[in-house]
Amino acid sequence: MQPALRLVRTGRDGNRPLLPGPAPRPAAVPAPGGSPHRDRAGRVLSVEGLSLAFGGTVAFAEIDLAVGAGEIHAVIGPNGAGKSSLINAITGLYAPQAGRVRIGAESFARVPAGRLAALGVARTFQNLALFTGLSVRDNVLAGLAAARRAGLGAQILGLPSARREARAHRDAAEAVIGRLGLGAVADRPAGSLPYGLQKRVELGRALVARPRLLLLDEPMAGMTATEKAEMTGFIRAARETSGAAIVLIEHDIGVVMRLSDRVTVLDHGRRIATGTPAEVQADPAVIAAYLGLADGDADGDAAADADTGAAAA
Ligand SMILES: Nc1ncnc2c1ncn2[C@@H]1O[C@H](COP(=O)(O)OP(=O)(O)OP(=O)(O)O)[C@@H](O)[C@H]1O
Repeated sequence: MQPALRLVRTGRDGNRPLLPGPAPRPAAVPAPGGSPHRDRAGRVLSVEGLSLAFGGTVAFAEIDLAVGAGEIHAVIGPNGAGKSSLINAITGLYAPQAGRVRIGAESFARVPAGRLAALGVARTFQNLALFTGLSVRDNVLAGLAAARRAGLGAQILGLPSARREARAHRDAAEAVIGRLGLGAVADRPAGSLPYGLQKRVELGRALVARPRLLLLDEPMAGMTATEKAEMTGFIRAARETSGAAIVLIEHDIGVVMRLSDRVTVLDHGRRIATGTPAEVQADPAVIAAYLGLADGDADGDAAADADTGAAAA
């Protein structure tokens, strides 16, 4: 007899229903043409056949992923599925053994981490990676360090070009600080802020360079429901104002379903589904992965439960 299917648990966030009903989402911002940050098909990011193993441990294998300008694309999957490793490979921290990563018009076997800013890529990390002793403002400004053109000599001498650049960077940082509602804490050390605000500062540091591709590794981990709702709004606003392509790793499936245009699901390092949130939540392989069943065990009952969004406790 088939076990009763219970669509609960999404990972480390506890007994949250896996498949909440779909919520209306704003349409993706259409891709303007002619930018060197997109390929001819309008994709900002293409991952083709990417594989990575650590010794005998497969982090992920033969992953394909394409993300267009203005698209929010969630990558989900149970713990250890390979999500963070994939982002780390896309940003050049890890060297994949096979496959290619195409960012805009350029294709790489290993993405040059030192060129990320020039490629229009910014990211946040699963664990906070702020300069805790520096102010919020200086942390956000740090997101522009790679964009600095004026040499050290020009900065020390206070040449006009260096002063102009410093002013432009300060203005950009202030604008982001304002948009993220961080004005009241801009002079405070980042490490003194509550966790949810620190995650917001990290988003600000990534946004200030106006990336074409933004990779967010669990931006809402450890947040309260209110903080998650605020962060959801900030991510959506970032997409709408910048048209950036956003790759989002998130364990809260409710957030994923509300925020994403498309979803890719990994399980044990393999891509088992890609589609709209509605398509993915009805996919028997996805349901089976979250239930810990083998693919072959997923039957019509699972699909039927997914269709109705049933979440039997
Ligand atoms: N630096 C590393 N050295 C060795 N193994 C690693 C390393 N990074 C990841 N792995 C392994 O690769 C696999 C995928 O891990 P990864 O952290 O990418 O999964 P994840 O889906 O992001 O998990 P989580 O949701 O728990 O963050 C796991 O088996 C993990 O132990």
